[in-house]
Amino acid sequence: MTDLTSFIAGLPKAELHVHHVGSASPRIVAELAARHEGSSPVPADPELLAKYFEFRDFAHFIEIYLSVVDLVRDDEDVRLLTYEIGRELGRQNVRYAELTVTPYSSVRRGIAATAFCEAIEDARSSAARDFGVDLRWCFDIPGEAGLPAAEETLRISLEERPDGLISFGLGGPEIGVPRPQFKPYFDAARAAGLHSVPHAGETTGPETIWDALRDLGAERIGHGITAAQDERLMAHLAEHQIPLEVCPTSNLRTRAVADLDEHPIARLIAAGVPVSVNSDDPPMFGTTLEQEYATAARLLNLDATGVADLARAAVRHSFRSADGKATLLAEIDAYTKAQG
Ligand SMILES: O=c1[nH]cnc2c1ncn2[C@@H]1O[C@H](CO)[C@@H](O)[C@H]1O
Repeated sequence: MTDLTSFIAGLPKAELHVHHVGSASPRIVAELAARHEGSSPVPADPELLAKYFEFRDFAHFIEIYLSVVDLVRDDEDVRLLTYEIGRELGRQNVRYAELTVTPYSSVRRGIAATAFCEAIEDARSSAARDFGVDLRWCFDIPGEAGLPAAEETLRISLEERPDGLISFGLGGPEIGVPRPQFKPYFDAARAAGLHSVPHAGETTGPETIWDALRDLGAERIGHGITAAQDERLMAHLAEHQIPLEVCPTSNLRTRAVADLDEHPIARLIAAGVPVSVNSDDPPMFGTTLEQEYATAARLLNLDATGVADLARAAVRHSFRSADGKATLLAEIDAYTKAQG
């Protein structure tokens, strides 16, 4: 391993943009596929699965993503998936993660909302105990399912209100899914004390980010990389310190950017836009959070000090308590000091 690679591996980290089903490792996908033998197009073989996770475009990615969602059939599957995500995050020295979970997609497939929330909460307690990972939830609306999904996601958020729930989001395709229609649901979620973190500016232009800010009260933006096309928007994000959750390899693999060397992350940071680095759907994109840090280091020409600052930024942009942030920032300081 290179020095920087081993530095990144040991660095205490926080992850703010990583999806629940999108984090199902090939081993977990194989286990879920085996549980529901023969009734899914998702291959159990790791090599076939790697091929299956090659996407023609974003719409194709969503289609494949939903075929993996179909493998999560009961609360035992939910518990297994969530606990194993905790194991993988712990392996990478992720101490805190805000996991984007889409209860609507599982409830629609027959898992009762209460059982779903009990399963993720069980896994959250076990992951904290066994792996030292503090998991929190963002419940997101799968945008392609429209207002019925918004209604149900808000209902589950407010009525079930699992202890780990801290934010409310909007995922899925942006094309054909205008943000303003979801304003009433974000208003209600924010009024109930949930943070607003919709996706925007991943596969559509800066206007979607403006909509998310104006209509959804976005406190952070999922992806938001097309802000780089709008100087006024970048100045606004910088002035109001509204962070973008950037996921470089995701953007490459869903064809949101043609080439990593054209990724706008450097332009965004140069304009003063707060940025955290995240993995989004790591096994689907053949990456890990550690690899995303290494990619960001290459694109931003960072040394270990710069990489540690990426981790500090993620902690600062998180919705963790002030004490929780201070603890993790102190851990990062102690680690970087010990590395010399
Ligand atoms: O990069 C992404 N952009 C948008 N949605 C995503 C992404 N990764 C995973 N999802 C998930 O895709 C589902 C669509 O129904 C949603 O659950 C959303 O969370």
